[in-house]
Amino acid sequence: MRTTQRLYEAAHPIWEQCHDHPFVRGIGDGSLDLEKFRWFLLQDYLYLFDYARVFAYGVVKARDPGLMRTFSANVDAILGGEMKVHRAYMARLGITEEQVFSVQPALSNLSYTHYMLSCAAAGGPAEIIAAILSCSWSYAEIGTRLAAIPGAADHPFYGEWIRSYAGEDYQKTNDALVELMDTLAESCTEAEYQRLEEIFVNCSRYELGFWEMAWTLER
Ligand SMILES: Cc1ncc(CO)c(N)n1
Repeated sequence: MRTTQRLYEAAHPIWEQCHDHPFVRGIGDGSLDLEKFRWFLLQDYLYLFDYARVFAYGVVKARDPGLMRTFSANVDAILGGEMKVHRAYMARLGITEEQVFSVQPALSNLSYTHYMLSCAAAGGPAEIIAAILSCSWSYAEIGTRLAAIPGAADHPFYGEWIRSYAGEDYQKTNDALVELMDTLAESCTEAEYQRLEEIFVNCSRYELGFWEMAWTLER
């Protein structure tokens, strides 16, 4: 079985809870309270800086120049690509970048990013991709599932969010990360695999916690 298939199955029950979460459902049916989305957006913007830093660890740790370029391209894709969608929503909601930086990260957010950063600091490229993958992959799956709901991707406010994660650019970037995980784990021992699974499942738990943080407006 492919490594990523094993990882997927290990995290599957948690991912289903993410799909069923009222915040995610609310984006899908357009009923999500704007205040909750606003809080999510602020927290997620802060989150993405650290998420980019996790990839930056990969730039530092990669020994292979091709892999180094891949990590670097992902840093760029987050800072210049994914965050562009956030900045567009911030503009619609009248939020400046300065205002975001005056917001304190919720503990569920801070704990998540610091867990990823510590995995990246202690590990190598495989651990770094394991820490990144549940974020990237679960959003790719959420985007695809939400886009399949009739009318959801055309929603005047939440449609843009759905279209960006369901869109070809995001999906392709995620597919490449899934493939990279399989490549990096090709020759790992069972004990090394178990460490990757531990990271992947823990990050999935943090993902669920992030939706809950936004839903409850956790400060
Ligand atoms: C919390 C979180 N997880 C994953 C993604 C996808 O990159 C995101 N933007 N935010």
